[in-house]
Amino acid sequence: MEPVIRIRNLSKTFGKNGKALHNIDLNVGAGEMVGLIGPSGSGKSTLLRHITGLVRGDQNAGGVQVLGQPMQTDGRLNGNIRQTRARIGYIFQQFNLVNRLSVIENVLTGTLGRIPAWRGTLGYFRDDERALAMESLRRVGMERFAHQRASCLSGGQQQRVAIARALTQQPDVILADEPIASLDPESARCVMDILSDIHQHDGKTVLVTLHQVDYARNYCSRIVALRQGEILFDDKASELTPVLLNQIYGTTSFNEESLPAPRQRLLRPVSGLALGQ
Ligand SMILES: Nc1ncnc2c1ncn2[C@@H]1O[C@H](COP(=O)(O)OP(=O)(O)OP(=O)(O)O)[C@@H](O)[C@H]1O
Repeated sequence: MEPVIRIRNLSKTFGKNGKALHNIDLNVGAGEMVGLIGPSGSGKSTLLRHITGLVRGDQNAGGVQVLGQPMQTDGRLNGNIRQTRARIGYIFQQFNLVNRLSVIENVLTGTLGRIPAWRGTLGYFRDDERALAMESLRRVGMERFAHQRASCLSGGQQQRVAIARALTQQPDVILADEPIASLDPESARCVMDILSDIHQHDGKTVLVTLHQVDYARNYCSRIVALRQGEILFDDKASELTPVLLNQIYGTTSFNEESLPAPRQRLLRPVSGLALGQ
């Protein structure tokens, strides 16, 4: 079966900063949840941005396909990239909500890739679109905040709204770029539980970059590790040993004690979580 994300021989050079990605080959299959880890500056965000075509790779240096559609080839973006982008939900570390809008208005912006531009400009959304936005908020436990301003929410709550916005987009693929990096541990677990629920129950393909190795091992069955723009590890989470982690991060701090076996997660329905904190 055609992979959902197919990256071939992708390289990226940023001027004086040098090569950020070196000959990356990566396939992500339908319904996988893959954790992308690696030290700061190893190229995780750059790789994610290439997948949606926010950044172009080097000339004559490979390409990216998503859902069977070319996003970019040899440093040129495909002309029809917008349609495929509409099928990719993107979750940012800093949430990227519009503070002056209400929560529900932010979530409704998830429909913009599918509705005529004039409706988006006038803020004219149909009842079924509003119902979908409310359902997405319910899914992340945020429906009772629908009419509050986004600026009134905590970081964890804002990230849940950002996930609801991505759900309203009805994407096939979710890319999450360090979605828990600025959250406290309880909010981080909550956000990862929601992503995991979307993956497990909706069968969405999820590629998530993470700084915290323990979250990656607990939530992702497959882990891809980058170091200096190259893939150093691509295997089951259970194969990621302290020795390998020390190589990936260039440290000696990982050992058996610091790396407990991935916990057996009992997936609870998201509505059953203490989400309203
Ligand atoms: N727009 C840019 N212009 C110049 N250099 C860049 C740009 N974006 C990224 N880089 C460089 O590319 C390399 C990879 O950066 P990237 O942000 O992808 O790493 P990362 O693994 O996501 O890091 P972190 O975990 O700290 O977010 C770094 O050396 C960075 O300085």
